[in-house]
Amino acid sequence: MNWGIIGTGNMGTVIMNALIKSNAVDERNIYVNNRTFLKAYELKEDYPGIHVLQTVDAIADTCDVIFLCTKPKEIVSVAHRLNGQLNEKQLVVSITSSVSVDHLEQLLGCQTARMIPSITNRVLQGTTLLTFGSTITEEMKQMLTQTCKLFSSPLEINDQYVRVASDLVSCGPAFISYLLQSMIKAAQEETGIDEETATQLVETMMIGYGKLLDENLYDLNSLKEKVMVKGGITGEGMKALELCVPNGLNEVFKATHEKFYNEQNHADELVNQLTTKN
Ligand SMILES: NC(=O)C1=CN([C@@H]2O[C@H](COP(=O)(O)OP(=O)(O)OC[C@H]3O[C@@H](n4cnc5c(N)ncnc54)[C@H](O)[C@@H]3O)[C@@H](O)[C@H]2O)C=CC1
Ligand SMILES: O=C(O)[C@@H]1CCC=N1
Repeated sequence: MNWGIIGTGNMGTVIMNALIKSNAVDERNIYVNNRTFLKAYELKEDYPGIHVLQTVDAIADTCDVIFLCTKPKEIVSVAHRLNGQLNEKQLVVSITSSVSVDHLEQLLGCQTARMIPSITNRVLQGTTLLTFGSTITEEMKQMLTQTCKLFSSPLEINDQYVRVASDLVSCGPAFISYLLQSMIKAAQEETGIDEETATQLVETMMIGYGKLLDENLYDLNSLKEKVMVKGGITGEGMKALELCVPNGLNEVFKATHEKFYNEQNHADELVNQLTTKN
């Protein structure tokens, strides 16, 4: 089976790495294409077996499964470009929340899915969020799910919750980085500790934190309770934290959803334009 990746930016590269590193796919069965050819070609330094194709048409000719890993607007135009070149045995996968399987089905006569990845898939961890189109075969569904299982915990997600789930799974690492950087900055401001030391302390703490969860020693709540000795110092810090954090976080989800609805409307309009022209 041949696997195609159109767009070898951050996420295209993460997906390629995850497929190879997890032994889900042999690198000789991976075909990539990028608008800037050289950027895709550079990936051969690490993975000499992959094939770099000059056009998306060549990807359509060669691949059984094709991941569309460009920005949302370009996902729609690349899908439109592939129209007429794919058959019902092939699968095209959107990796972004705002381009749905319905959008792909309006543009393409092949099987469709959406698989929202996370940067955590790079280390064969984290979740992938799956949604399947109406014409996908049971066999293809199983194949994609089993493949995702090799580098993540796949979860089939209802459209209603796809954005909030992406916020947690895919935006999460960026949000957590920001929160930790804010913690480092506050520590510096309040005590004068140098940034390098504070950063090192936070990073090693996070690695250990992930391992505690990974080894199922604690869940979020029991971990918090375990550290917060009754009447102790953590509790005092926690009281201050409880005053400044909670409400602000609601705004995060309001903001991502507003942007999501805009992007989704934009994708609707673009798909309508492209399909009524034909
Ligand atoms: N960055 C992340 O953590 C996540 C990103 N996503 C989604 O992944 C998609 C890609 O995001 P990034 O990888 O961060 O963006 P990026 O900008 O790093 O990569 C996009 C790549 O697509 C290429 N490209 C653009 N138009 C093209 C075309 N017509 N043909 C071939 N290649 C083309 C660009 O040259 C670039 O290399 C977005 O839709 C984003 O919403 C989803 C989950 C997580
Ligand atoms: O839905 C999306 O496409 C964005 C990218 C990172 C998380 N969500």
